[in-house]
Amino acid sequence: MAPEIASKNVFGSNIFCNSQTELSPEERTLSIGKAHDHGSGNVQRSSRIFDNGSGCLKVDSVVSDMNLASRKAEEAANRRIQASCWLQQMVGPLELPLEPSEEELRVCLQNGLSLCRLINKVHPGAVPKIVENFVPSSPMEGALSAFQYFENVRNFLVAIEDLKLPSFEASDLEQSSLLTGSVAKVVDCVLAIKAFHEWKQNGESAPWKLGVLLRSPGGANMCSPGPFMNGSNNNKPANTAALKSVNQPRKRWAHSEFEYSGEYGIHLPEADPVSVWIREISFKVSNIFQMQNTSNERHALDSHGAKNGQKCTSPQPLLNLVRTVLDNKKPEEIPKVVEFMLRKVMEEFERRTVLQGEQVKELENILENVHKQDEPSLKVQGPNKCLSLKHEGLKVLFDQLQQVKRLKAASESTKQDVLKLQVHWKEQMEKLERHFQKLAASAAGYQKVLEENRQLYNQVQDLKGNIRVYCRIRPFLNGEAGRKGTVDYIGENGQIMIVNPKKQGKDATRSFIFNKVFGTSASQEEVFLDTQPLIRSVLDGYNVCIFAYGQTGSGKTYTMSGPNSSSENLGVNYRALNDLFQISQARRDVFKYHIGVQMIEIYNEQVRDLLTTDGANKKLEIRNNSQQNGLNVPDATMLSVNHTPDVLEVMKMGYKNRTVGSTALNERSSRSHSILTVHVKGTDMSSGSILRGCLHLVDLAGSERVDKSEATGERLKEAQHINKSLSALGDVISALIQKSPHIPYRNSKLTQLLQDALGGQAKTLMFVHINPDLESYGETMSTLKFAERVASVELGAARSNKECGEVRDLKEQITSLKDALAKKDTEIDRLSKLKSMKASSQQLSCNTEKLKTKPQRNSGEEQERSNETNLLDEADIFLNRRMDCPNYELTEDL
Ligand SMILES: Nc1ncnc2c1ncn2[C@@H]1O[C@H](COP(=O)(O)OP(=O)(O)OP(=O)(O)O)[C@@H](O)[C@H]1O
Repeated sequence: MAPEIASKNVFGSNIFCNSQTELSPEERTLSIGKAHDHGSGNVQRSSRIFDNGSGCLKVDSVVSDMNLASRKAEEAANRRIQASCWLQQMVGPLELPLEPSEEELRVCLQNGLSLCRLINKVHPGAVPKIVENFVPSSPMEGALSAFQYFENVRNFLVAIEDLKLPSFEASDLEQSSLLTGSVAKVVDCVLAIKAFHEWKQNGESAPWKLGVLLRSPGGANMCSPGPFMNGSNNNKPANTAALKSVNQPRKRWAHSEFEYSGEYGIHLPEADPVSVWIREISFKVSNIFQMQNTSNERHALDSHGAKNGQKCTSPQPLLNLVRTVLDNKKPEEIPKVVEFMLRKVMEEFERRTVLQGEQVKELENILENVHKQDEPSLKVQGPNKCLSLKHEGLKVLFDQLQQVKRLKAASESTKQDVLKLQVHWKEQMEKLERHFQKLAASAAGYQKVLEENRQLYNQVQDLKGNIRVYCRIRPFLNGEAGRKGTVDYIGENGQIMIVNPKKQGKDATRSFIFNKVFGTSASQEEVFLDTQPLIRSVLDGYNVCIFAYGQTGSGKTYTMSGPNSSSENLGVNYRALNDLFQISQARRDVFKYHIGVQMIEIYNEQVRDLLTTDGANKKLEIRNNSQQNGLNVPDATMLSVNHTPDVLEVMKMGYKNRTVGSTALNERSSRSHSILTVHVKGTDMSSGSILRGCLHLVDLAGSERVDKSEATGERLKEAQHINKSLSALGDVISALIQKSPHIPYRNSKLTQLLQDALGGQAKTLMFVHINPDLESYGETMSTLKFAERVASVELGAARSNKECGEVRDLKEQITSLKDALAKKDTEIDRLSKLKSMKASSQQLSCNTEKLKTKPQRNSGEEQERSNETNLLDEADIFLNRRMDCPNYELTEDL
């Protein structure tokens, strides 16, 4: 047997703690043991509560004092009858027996309908809306109806509270209620309404005192005070003040008979020892709940939600309390104690539920606001610090979630953008690739076409003839009006007829044919038009030479340079270079051209640099161009030009330095040959190959006869040099025409200089100028004869393009006949040679025979003669054999 430990509780009562209950030291201190003596002296109750491990409370009590119980039951039954009767009077029959049991009354009132009707009858409008009865047809509807009943009961209780009448708990009407006598509170409530109704019917004259009014009109106490009702106004519990000070009641009844005893709204009768005892419990429970609440709130800071709060709630102190309370209680007191406790638990549960509901609602509102504003409100309304902190934590979490969401969305959108870009780039790259392929194909095609063009173009130029001769007739100048001219006729096919008025008949006219003849009215542009195709050849790597020939004052400088720099009067030089730049510019994607210019003159068989101020003193050598970068006058100044104006400047400088003098034929006659040479170096950008071409633009000195120019002294010397170089030019051209193996280039500086432009692949164009004046007839004839020589062969080729079909056929026949004749001549030559050889052979045979018939003088001589005979025989046989075979090339064998 474990020893009982006795101590004093807070009320001075002995505390007995049985060691068999296995309480902790803390529990032991809370255990209350109390010996009760209720006047009967025979009541000794010992009650123990312990946890059996399954969570169920076992109450082991000894029940005694049956008399007290029956008296109480009787009182309760009386009150039920009274309440039931009055209720039915007020709201109509309720199918209740005359003496309803607690259960019958509970079932009848369970749906709250009768109670709501009652209170509305007593105080109209107290319950604004009553949920009427209906029969549930399904479990769902059953649940609904239960909920609606609860609504009625709750509305009723609210109305009761508003009227400040004694209330009860909704759970008092529940079927599963374990609290014996819980309906008594309902009965008390109904009777209180009854008293209130009677007070109202009496005109509300007297002050509302429930205790008084609850008594029967005959002075009998019809409504004996229940366990929670204050039956006396005088007997207050000793510890009421202490309870008040601790629990700080929120409101106080105005009625003298009732005290509102704390925040849980318990109405306690003061004189009843049980009530006193319950007050003690209330005080302790309140403390414990208060402690629990504080603890829950603190724990809620660490974890979220009401769930954690519940987790933090340890049932142990409460269980200990229950054990302490029930220990040593009388059996009849137990139900009330249990009822009280359960009620407290339910109240606390409801309170927490409401609190949690509010918290959840508030959180939902916050989340909704946050969702709307995209930023959670930092100002959480409400006094609850825990809630505020929860909100802050939630806000941080929410912020992070939002950030993560935003980041995720941004990352997703970026990913999509990148993917789109990738697709776009891929498409673009493919497009570019296709484009490049096309371009490469086009470039290759273009190169090919360009090459073909170049070849075709140059073939056409070749067909036209490598040396072309154009004749230009100068118009009569001012002051020459009325003079007789020599030009009788100009044909479209390059024919020009010169007439000598001093002669008659057939000898009076002479006709010449050139590639083209420009009349006196031909413009500078027209003249250049036929020159233009040659310029392209320079850029294709050909050498081109354009020179002007003619007597002094016939218009050579006019054609080559132009009389002035007005655009329509610009000469071939300027136009040729202009074209050169334009074509090189058009080809810039394929070729890179570098263009340089030299300008020299040949004066008295000396080469002088015209692009330097001291050119007169500087004598230049002409060299083989293969030695010095393709330049045949490497020491002459070379100026790089990029635009046509550059060339104009260069030419201006050159002509300024040119040697001129006055002759009888021209006031300012060119006394030298001037040569403007344009060197073109083109680099093929695709292959890297280099083309070199050069364009000689030659303005020759006047070709007049020395006697005619009346030159003497220096002028005579100049004229002689000029004539010598021009005749050397004629000789070179003649040799070229005859395809002579030796071309006399070195006979003059002029031909030496123009060597690369007169032979090989060079294309040459000669402008022959004539003065139409009759006075110049002789010069004109000599000039045209020279030009005819130059153009003879090439003109033939050129003319064949212009000839009609018959002439061409005849010419072809003549050519074939000529060929046949040439063959015959060769054959005749061969036969005559053979004939002479045969005659020689016969002569040789006769001589041999003679030698054979002569007498032999000695053996040695005979031997010698025999050898000779053998040789002669062999020769004879050989010759005879050759005669039989005429195609044998005898001469070579011999
Ligand atoms: N086609 C033409 N139309 C108009 N005037 C011309 C033409 N050709 C030449 N002349 C004029 O005839 C004159 C002589 O011309 P230019 O000086 O060009 O002759 P040239 O052959 O160069 O003489 P030189 O050999 O003495 O230098 C100039 O006044 C020139 O303007």
